[in-house]
Amino acid sequence: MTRMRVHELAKELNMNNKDLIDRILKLGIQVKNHMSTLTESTVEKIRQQFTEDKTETVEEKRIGRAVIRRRKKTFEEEGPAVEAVPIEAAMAVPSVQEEIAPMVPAPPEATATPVAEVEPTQEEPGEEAPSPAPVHPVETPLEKVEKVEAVEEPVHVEVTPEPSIPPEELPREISSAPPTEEETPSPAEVKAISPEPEAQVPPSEVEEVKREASQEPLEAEVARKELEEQMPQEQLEVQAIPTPEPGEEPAAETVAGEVAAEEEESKAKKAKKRRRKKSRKDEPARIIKLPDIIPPEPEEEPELPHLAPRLQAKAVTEEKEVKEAPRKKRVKAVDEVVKEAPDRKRKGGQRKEVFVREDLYSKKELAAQADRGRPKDRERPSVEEAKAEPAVAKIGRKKIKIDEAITVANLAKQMGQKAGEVIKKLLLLGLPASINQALDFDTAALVASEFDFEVEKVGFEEEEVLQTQQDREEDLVPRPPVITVMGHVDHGKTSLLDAIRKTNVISGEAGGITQHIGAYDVKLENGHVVFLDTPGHEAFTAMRARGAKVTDIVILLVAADDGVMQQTIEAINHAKAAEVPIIVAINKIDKPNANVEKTKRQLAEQGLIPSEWGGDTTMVEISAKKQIGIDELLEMVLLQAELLELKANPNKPARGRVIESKLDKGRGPVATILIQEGTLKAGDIYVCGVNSGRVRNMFNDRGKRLMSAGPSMPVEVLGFSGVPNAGDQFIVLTDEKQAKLVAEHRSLKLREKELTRTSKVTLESLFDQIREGEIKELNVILKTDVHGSQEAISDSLLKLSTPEVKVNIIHNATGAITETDIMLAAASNAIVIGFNVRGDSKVLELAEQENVDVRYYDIIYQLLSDIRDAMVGMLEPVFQENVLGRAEVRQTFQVPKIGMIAGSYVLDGKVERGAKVRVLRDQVVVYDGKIGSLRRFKEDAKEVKAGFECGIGIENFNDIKVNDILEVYELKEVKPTLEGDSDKKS
Ligand SMILES: Nc1nc2c(ncn2[C@@H]2O[C@H](COP(=O)(O)OP(=O)(O)OP(=O)(O)O)[C@@H](O)[C@H]2O)c(=O)[nH]1
Repeated sequence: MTRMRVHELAKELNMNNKDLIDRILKLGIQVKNHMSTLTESTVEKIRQQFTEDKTETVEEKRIGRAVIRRRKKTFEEEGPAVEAVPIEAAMAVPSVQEEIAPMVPAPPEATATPVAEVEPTQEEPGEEAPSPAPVHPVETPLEKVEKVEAVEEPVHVEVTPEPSIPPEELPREISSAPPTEEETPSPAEVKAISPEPEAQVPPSEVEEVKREASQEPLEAEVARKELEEQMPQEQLEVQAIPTPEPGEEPAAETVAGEVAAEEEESKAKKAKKRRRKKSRKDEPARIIKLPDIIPPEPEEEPELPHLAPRLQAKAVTEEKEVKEAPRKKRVKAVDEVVKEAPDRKRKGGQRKEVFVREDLYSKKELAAQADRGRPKDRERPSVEEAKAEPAVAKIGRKKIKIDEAITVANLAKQMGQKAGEVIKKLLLLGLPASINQALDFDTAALVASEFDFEVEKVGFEEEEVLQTQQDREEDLVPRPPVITVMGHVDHGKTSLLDAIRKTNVISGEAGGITQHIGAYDVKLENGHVVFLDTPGHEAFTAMRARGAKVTDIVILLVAADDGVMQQTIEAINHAKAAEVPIIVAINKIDKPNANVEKTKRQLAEQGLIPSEWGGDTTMVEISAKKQIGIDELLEMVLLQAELLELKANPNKPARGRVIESKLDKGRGPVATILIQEGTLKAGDIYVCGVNSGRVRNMFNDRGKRLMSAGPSMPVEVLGFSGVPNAGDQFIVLTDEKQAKLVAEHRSLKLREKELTRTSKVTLESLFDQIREGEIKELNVILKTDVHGSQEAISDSLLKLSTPEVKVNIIHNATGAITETDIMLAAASNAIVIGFNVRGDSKVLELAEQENVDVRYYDIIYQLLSDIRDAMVGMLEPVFQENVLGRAEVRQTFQVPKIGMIAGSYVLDGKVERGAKVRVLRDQVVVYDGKIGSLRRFKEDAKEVKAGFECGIGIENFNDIKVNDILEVYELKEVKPTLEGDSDKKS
């Protein structure tokens, strides 16, 4: 066995002594200096080690500005002889060198003495050096260190950038990719940070590696950011190279290729994880639609504080309806709601009004709703069943107050319904009605119940308020007779009244008669006589038509020179119809051509037989002009009054009738009242027609202010709320409120009545109503641009009024035509006149809908002309009779199944089949009808002219007798004209 010294081996290995000594020491072989001897085995070991080390290539790669990574070292030359290593040292610090030491042949000669001291224990010359330590096949302590470091650098791993391009393409400086096979840190490299600083890696290198470890993330971060800026995210992610994940065991001991492959694989997996994580992190947050969260049903209904109770109720109900599907039991929903409500109340502890559907909908609507969800074959609940349903609180159920009558429009308004709905309900009830038609209480109640309204009758019995006690006989005292003078025109009515006033006014009365109030109180020696200065029998009848029977005695004035005339006869008939006694005054007896006897005969022909002729009619011959017979006439009047026993009770509140009325510019509404019973006092409260008031002032016919007035006294009364109508009853009441109530009640009734009358008609049908004899009125709503034209047009329109047609301006204002105007016109059957004003499209639409005639004008003349024409259209058509001919009945024939046929001879004119015929028997019309058949020689003829014989059959008349005259005539309609036309023309 050859021994070698250290310097010899150094020389052999081409190293300096110091380096060799260091390496030998690293191999665990103790040498002291270059002179130490090495045994042959030690030398061999060192040589082998150095040979292996020669093959390692130390690669330094700069992977950062301050980071250098060394990968492998390769010893090119043979290492120096390995010194003997003490066993203890070898055992204590196992190393790679130690592991491979057994394989290193011992140097031929061991030199170092101290080593020699050790050597005998370690190896014997000629013997193979024993393996100092068992070689761990998988893991070495150094590997453990590396693993620990890897674990302890999670940040490094975590932040390792994932370049989207292959690392080899990246600049080295920014490549943070895990090292390739060559770059993969070897255990030796990791050793640099091992806990043994005395190892081969100097402290400076260790620091460098540490810096590398700490700086790499920064570098990687920079690189990552640069790459992200350069490349799309997807590409970045796809090309990302996996980096090792902490906790995973790197296969360091395996063959480099396998290790690298495994590392690649594991890194790929880890990168994939990170990619997922990163992609989650970098991706914009996606909006994920979560499943609908059904909130738990609240224990109580939410409050709806801002809703009106009705709406709130509806909302609650509707919500409930939604919850209560299916709707098979919809009808029961009402009850369910009601039943559940108390529970909820308890839960919430809150008070709440619960409106059920029944409160909000009509029964029919509820039923209709119920039907929708009910099978058709299922029978509806009967009325009894419906009634049997548990009663629910009718909260909010409204009451409407109805008088004796109410119009459809008013009813709808009170119920908050559309008029059309009410009309529809009426139709369903079989009661067709228009919007302005008045309904009686029962009908109104029926319809209102359809809308779930209760109806209350608020109308009071007027009679109860106005009732008066029957007068006792002892309370009655004689009262003056009330006289009406009638007669033909110009027969002397005015003259007679003047004569009576002049001759019978108690002399000395100041002023005499200064004021014409339509009635005269004439004081006679034997009493009073009241004369009514009425325009004629028309006014008399009109008064009577209003129920005003005020006249006790009629003085029929007949001019002796003129005799009985047409109006005389009419007056007689009117007086007879009124059952008023007549005193005849034959006037103008002073005239030379006066023929009293003839006049009496004519009167007798009219049924007024003079008393001197045995009749019961008092006839007085007078001359109003000459004041002849006036006293006698008045005496006869008083005598007649006595016979009539005219009495009244003066000791009670007054009652009377309006004789005439007017609106005085200075004094307001003024009326002449004829007191019929009781005594009227100043300050009395009264109701008169639709007006009420208090007697502010009272005057007699001479203009004298009165404090009281008894029965039959005509007085002029001031203090009316409005102008009353002639014939209105005047009733004094003790309570002003009652007076007003009665007036309002009457006003309402009058309005309803008028609306009822006019509601059925359009402008066309209005004419038919006029023909039926109703009062003719043309209601006008006048809208003008300025007040001046309003007055002018209004006055002109009123002047168009005639006895036939009265113009009634129901509304008169300035400004545009509004929808309200249209509705008023629709309710009152009025036409709307716009003078220089218009209505907008809505107004016109409504007018068309309501069939209201709206007329626009800008010339007053044109306006008046049109209205005049409209009024003419409203006049009754005048039919002029045109006699076609006359035939005399010469023979009669009874024809079976046809009736009596008159064999006639046409005297004059012609007889036409189908024409009107009047049967005259002794100049008396016995029948008025129509010719049903006309034959000549057994053949039907259309007409037969004078001089020919023919057979005439009269429809529905068989009582034809020989010598009857058949007057054949026709009626031709003449265009109506207004009364004033003829006067103006003449
Ligand atoms: N000779 C004479 N003339 C009389 C007499 N009474 C009236 N007249 C005249 O008859 C005319 C008509 O008399 P009125 O008193 O106006 O007759 P009236 O009925 O009031 O006439 P109307 O108001 O038009 O209805 C007048 O010219 C009177 O002068 C009379 O007794 N003798």
